[in-house]
Amino acid sequence: MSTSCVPEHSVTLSIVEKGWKSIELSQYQGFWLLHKYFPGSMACREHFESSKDDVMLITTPKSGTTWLKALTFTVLNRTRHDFNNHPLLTTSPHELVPLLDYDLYVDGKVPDLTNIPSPRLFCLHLPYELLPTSIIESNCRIIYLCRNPKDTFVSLWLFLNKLVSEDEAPVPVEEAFELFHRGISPYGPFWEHLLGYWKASLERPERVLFMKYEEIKEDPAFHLRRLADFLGCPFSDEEEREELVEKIERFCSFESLKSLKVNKSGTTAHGIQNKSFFRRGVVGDWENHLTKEMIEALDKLTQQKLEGSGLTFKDAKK
Ligand SMILES: Nc1ncnc2c1ncn2[C@@H]1O[C@H](COP(=O)(O)OS(=O)(=O)O)[C@@H](OP(=O)(O)O)[C@H]1O
Repeated sequence: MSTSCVPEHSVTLSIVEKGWKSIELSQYQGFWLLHKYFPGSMACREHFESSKDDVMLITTPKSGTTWLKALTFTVLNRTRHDFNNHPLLTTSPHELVPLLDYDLYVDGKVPDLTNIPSPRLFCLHLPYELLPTSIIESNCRIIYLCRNPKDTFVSLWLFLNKLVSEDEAPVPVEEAFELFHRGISPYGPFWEHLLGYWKASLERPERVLFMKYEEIKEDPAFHLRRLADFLGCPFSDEEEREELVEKIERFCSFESLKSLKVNKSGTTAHGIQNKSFFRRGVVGDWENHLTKEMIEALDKLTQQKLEGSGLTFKDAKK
């Protein structure tokens, strides 16, 4: 590994002495990467050969990755699979759309990805600045999904607490919040992650689609059509007559995916319970978890960070 690939330093995201199952993060070029998957992230950066037809789903963790995987897989493969015999009925979205660095470049080993039929569908959490250069050079499609910072934080905090074993105390919200606010979160700083893709989407809108969880929630059918158009496979008049868009919306809804046996049981290749990817799936749950001070601090920071960018969030419950 060249010296430029050595993480600057690492912290343990969590308060180990209080029993939080530790999530080690390494700071690399200003971003906090998961230490455990750092070799995979670096190998992927160095060796991944992107093709123009690739579709990369990129998200900040806990912004709806599971949902985006299900929606995009279903849209892209809609002529191949009907709803009675669909891979999502028996396979987790995380298995269907692998994370390039976690799942494929495991421990830094370089996999052979040349036999995967085109368009290849992969997922990543890496910030734009740390993408493999071949992803930029190939000009492949990037679909970026983010979520308002307050719900993202709450979802992340509760998810990481779930990884704590029964006899360990969960990390208090104040302690996790302080780290998130300082930018120390998986693939954070959160705001810089957003801005990298936001700018890319403004510069290359035909190749970088920027989506927000809240907006998909508000009008899933509109965003499914937007997704299909972006992917170069718009819904035909016949598909519209058959109400395929609404069928995909229902098929990939939170309630529908959560109720499937595969998502109620079993674990990912990394030992994470499939059910932990389905908690509440709503906008505005932050109201139930954050104090007034936290809300004010996060809103203020978000305003400062995103000022002048044109990027905003509708983050309250209707
Ligand atoms: N189908 C569907 N529709 C709407 N919302 C959904 C769906 N599937 C998962 N979720 C909610 O997304 C949150 C998990 O985020 P991610 O999937 O990005 O997690 S991960 O980064 O892959 O670990 C998590 O949000 P919270 O409920 O707020 O914690 C999930 O409940």
